[in-house]
Amino acid sequence: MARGGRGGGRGETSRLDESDVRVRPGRGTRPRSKRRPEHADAVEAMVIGVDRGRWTCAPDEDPQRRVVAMRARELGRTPVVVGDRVGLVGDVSGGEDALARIVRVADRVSVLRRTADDTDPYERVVVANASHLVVVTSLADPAPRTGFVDRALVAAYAGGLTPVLCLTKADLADPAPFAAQYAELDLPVVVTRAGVDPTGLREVVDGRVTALVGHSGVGKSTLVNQLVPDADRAVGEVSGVGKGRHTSTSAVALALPHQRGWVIDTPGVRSFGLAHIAVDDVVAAFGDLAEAIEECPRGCAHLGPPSDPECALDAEVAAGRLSAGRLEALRRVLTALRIPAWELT
Ligand SMILES: Nc1nc2c(ncn2[C@@H]2O[C@H](COP(=O)(O)OP(=O)(O)OP(=O)(O)O)[C@@H](O)[C@H]2O)c(=O)[nH]1
Ligand SMILES: [Zn+2]
Repeated sequence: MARGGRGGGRGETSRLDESDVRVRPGRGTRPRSKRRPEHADAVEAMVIGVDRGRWTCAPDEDPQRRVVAMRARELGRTPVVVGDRVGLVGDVSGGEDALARIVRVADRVSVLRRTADDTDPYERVVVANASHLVVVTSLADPAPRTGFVDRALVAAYAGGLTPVLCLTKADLADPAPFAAQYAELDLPVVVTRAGVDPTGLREVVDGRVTALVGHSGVGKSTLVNQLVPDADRAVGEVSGVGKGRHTSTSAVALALPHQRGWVIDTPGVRSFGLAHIAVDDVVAAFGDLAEAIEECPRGCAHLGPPSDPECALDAEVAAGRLSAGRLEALRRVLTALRIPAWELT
């Protein structure tokens, strides 16, 4: 089945989101409210945790405060996920039994989707509005997997997030060979090792909303604990809304010290929904190549010969405008769109 291609058009991105919240990948514009502000007095807030019909929100004017909310009927079926910018009315005091109502959700500037699982046939947006996606991979124990990284990169590029590769456990193996595979993609790479402060990662997350993904055992929790003092307590507060249950499968936003942004941990995200991603949306994330593929034949998957013999990206290499190594790296990532998730995860 042809995925993406020109017929699959970039304009479909918004329709493919399961909500009617419009998505404009890659644009850094301020989220605009989708609905006319009937509730002019609504408190602006960010969703930081979701648990069984209750959304924990951090109001902009006091991000330390926690307001638990339910969704207002008028929202219809609009999904509300961690990172969403919302308007709250009702009891926004944040008191023990206080319950506010979410009356609007702003347009999203980015979306991270996860793949459907056995109990849930739909792809879901798990994180909204993160500017960066840190893909955490250990260099050893467990061994790094290009398949996982490539799929995460595709999900980031298509969803409007800037990917960053974080290679952990550099005390166990040399990061250079694995990092070399991604060098041509201009992908920022940070390396961490046991017993050393993750300075590079601190710089990445500073002042931003950053999502972290990674397989079990790669050291993601170790990093989250270094970035967010008291992370365990914060996770418990946010994900155990009302009943004190610790939910280990949903995303939670954790405040960085001194109001220097948020990291969103995604314990349940092990694979990414790529099924509906248009290949051109991924290529478009590489600014220098978006124009070149205008010359490709309709339906070109940009993989080159033999499947796409007329791909214009080969002409770019021939003309000296694109390095062969960069094209090869891009094509390896694009190939992730053709491999089903279950073969990799
Ligand atoms: N050698 C070495 N071990 C590390 C490093 N970072 C984490 N570990 C160890 O790797 C194991 C897994 O680390 P976690 O931080 O729990 O990994 P995780 O990715 O959060 O895994 P889950 O909690 O299963 O999702 C633990 O035993 C850590 O002590 C590192 O830089 N070097
Ligand atoms: Zn092409």
